[in-house]
Amino acid sequence: MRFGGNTALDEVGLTLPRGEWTGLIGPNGSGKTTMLNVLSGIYVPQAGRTTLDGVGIGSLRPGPRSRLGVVRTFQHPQLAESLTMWENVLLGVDLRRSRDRRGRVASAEDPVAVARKVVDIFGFTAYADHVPSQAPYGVRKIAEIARAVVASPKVLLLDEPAAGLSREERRELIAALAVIRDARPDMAVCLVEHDIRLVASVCPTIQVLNFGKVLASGTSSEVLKDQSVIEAYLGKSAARLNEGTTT
Ligand SMILES: Nc1ncnc2c1ncn2[C@@H]1O[C@H](COP(=O)(O)OP(=O)(O)OP(=O)(O)O)[C@@H](O)[C@H]1O
Repeated sequence: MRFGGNTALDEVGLTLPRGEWTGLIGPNGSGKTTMLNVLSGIYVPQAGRTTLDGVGIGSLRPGPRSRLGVVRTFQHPQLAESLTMWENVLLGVDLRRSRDRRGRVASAEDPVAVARKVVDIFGFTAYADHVPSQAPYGVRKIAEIARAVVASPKVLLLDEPAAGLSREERRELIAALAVIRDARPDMAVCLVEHDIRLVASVCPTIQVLNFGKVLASGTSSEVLKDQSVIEAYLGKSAARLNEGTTT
């Protein structure tokens, strides 16, 4: 993926296996958001292939991709400002229903009931009837993640979900993501995040980008101890981090 003379992604391969949570980390400007934009169809790369279940989806725009099950969140939450938080979450239900209709499958579970549960898991029931502008930033971010989850994606792309969250909100986010991970064993997730503790706690595998290239990939414990990753990105926080890494 090039922008003029700047190659933002250079021969980067990323596989997101069904049921696996993959952390995508790296310094500012290393190409993480660009990768999510390519996967979700916002950017069209000059070369390369994007496939879902082995079928090329590179020519599809973001809308059709989301209806196939590739759903994302943004660094800054993109909610419909005139709808309440609950109505925003229901947009995820609509997306799920349109997928169920395309696949001609009858959902075993009522998607609205699932949405209620997800709102409860993410803990913003108190703001459900508020419009986004009446809710704290952290709640808006979490509501966007909830909306994506209730769409029941095959592939969920999360762009810096913890950025702008308080320490307490981060703790709640990690707990909610762990619940979702157990409840959706088939979902592939790509988590872009600078909070490495969060990444290590929910992602068994990590890929590291640096200057638009893959610097390292493997299990979280391998990658977080990798000397090139420590030098390029983790720095002094690596020692503290590795003390707490169990994966
Ligand atoms: N629309 C764009 N036009 C021009 N250059 C862009 C565009 N989007 C990204 N880039 C460039 O691509 C490179 C990668 O940017 P990207 O936002 O993907 O990095 P990142 O790893 O997500 O960084 P951060 O951690 O700060 O969010 C940077 O050099 C950036 O300036």
